[in-house]
Amino acid sequence: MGTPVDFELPEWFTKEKPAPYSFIRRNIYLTKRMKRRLDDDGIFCSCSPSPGSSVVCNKDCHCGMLLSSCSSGCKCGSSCINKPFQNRPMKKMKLVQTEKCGSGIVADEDIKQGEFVIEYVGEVIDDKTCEERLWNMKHRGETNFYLCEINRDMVIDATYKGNKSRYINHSCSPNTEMQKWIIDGETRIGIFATRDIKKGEHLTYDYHLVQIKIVTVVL
Ligand SMILES: C[S@@+](CC[C@H](N)C(=O)[O-])C[C@H]1O[C@@H](n2cnc3c(N)ncnc32)[C@H](O)[C@@H]1O
Repeated sequence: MGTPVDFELPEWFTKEKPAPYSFIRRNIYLTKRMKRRLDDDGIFCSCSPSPGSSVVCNKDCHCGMLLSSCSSGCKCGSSCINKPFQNRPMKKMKLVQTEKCGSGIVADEDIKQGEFVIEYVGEVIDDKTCEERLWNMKHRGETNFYLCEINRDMVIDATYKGNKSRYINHSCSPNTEMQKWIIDGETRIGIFATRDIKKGEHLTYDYHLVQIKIVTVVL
């Protein structure tokens, strides 16, 4: 045995500060990217600019109804508003410490029902990697999980890389929801407001908890 050495745990560990992660704007694929060809989906709208209206592809756009972003195969042109991930900026939001759920997110501006709030981004991993990561996290005694399933073999993991969406907590009466959108053949997850949200309100969505056993606090 050598001489004992003094060491200090990093501040984020001792002071319940959020664990470090790298900020990313778009998903990073650690698994094979499943991109469908535009022709395969066959989701195109027949919207076209109408005189007197500055926007195209409002509520009756077929692509929007099918949670598919308009693509180059549509004829709607540059004033199309059915491109939530590409054209609409994410909402202003702030990271805060909550009393019982660790970190959380509050809106830093008013948000209207139906508006795009933020994209859930992270590393896209397959089921096997997800299982390995979960196993390691369990061994490290971690309690915060940042996983979101895209399909049976694809999970977005925002543990090490992500954006502020990773801090949005669970609630059974949430004010946002996750929606799976097809953007140019790629499945991406957006968080949208399910009601009007006032500046300062906590943002939450329903995790639909099935397998991950966590003690949830009623928000
Ligand atoms: C996506 S993270 C949300 C951010 C997290 N609170 C943090 O401090 O980084 C999900 C984790 O937050 C915690 N969490 C989220 N909502 C919760 C709730 N309603 N009650 C208790 N814990 C919650 C759980 O530990 C969960 O695994």
